[in-house]
Amino acid sequence: MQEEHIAIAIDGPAAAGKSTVAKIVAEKLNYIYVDTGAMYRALTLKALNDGVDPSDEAAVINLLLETNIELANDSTGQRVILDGKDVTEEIRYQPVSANVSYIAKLTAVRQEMLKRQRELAKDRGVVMDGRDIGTHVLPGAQVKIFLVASVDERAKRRHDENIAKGIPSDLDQLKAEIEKRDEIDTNRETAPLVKADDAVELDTTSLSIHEVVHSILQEVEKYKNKQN
Ligand SMILES: Nc1ncnc2c1ncn2[C@@H]1O[C@H](COP(=O)(O)OP(=O)(O)OP(=O)(O)O)[C@@H](O)[C@H]1O
Ligand SMILES: Nc1ccn([C@@H]2O[C@H](COP(=O)(O)O)[C@@H](O)[C@H]2O)c(=O)n1
Repeated sequence: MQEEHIAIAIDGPAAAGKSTVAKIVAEKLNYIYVDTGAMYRALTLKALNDGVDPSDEAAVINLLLETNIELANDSTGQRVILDGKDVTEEIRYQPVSANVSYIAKLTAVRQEMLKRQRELAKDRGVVMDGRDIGTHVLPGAQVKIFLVASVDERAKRRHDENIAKGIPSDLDQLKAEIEKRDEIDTNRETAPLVKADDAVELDTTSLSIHEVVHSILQEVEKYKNKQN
């Protein structure tokens, strides 16, 4: 019998570890990995480069409709290609992080992103991470995880990551930026950051990456065993 390919939705606040574990889980299951935050970040980068006001919904949706965003998986992880140019590193820079949640709260933008994200997930095993995957993008996902960690731990992890990459980093500024993004993402009208009723919440504050991956794979096993 052919093995069932399922959808795994991983949501949660900024820097909770979603993309790190989503990538590993996808690799282990031989599924595709989709980082939906990267799509909002790519659009934000383009808006900033083109001088488009992130709160001008008509201008931003027009921009998105003429924008091609590709997520390409390779041995280094996921590359983000914006209109043919690799912007994987650039979309992580501070100005993008500081503006992305303003763009992501625009209803028209979310509707278009949802369409594109569902298309990416169609007919295949997928691990998708973001803020509204279990609630809106893939409400029928067979496994839903809501990852959380204390804001101090999340800021510290991101700070350590920056230092390791040689990126200048200020812990207090990072914490404030993470809190601000969480606040906008949680309080927006359209598809806010919230745990789906049927998601399993994992607090990773004192868990290792390996332990988080293990817990998610256990949820996948539980789902598969229920089917047999
Ligand atoms: N359980 C963990 N223990 C320790 N460090 C972790 C853990 N999970 C993730 N990290 C580290 O925390 C940092 C942030 O993780 P990651 O980028 O995966 O978060 P994210 O939720 O995808 O963030 P964002 O929402 O900003 O895209 C990375 O440096 C990652 O290696
Ligand atoms: N499904 C999603 C994913 C992301 N966002 C917005 O993008 C921002 C950046 O996402 P990261 O995962 O790279 O941190 C995030 O803060 C949200 O504003 C979203 O709205 N929905």
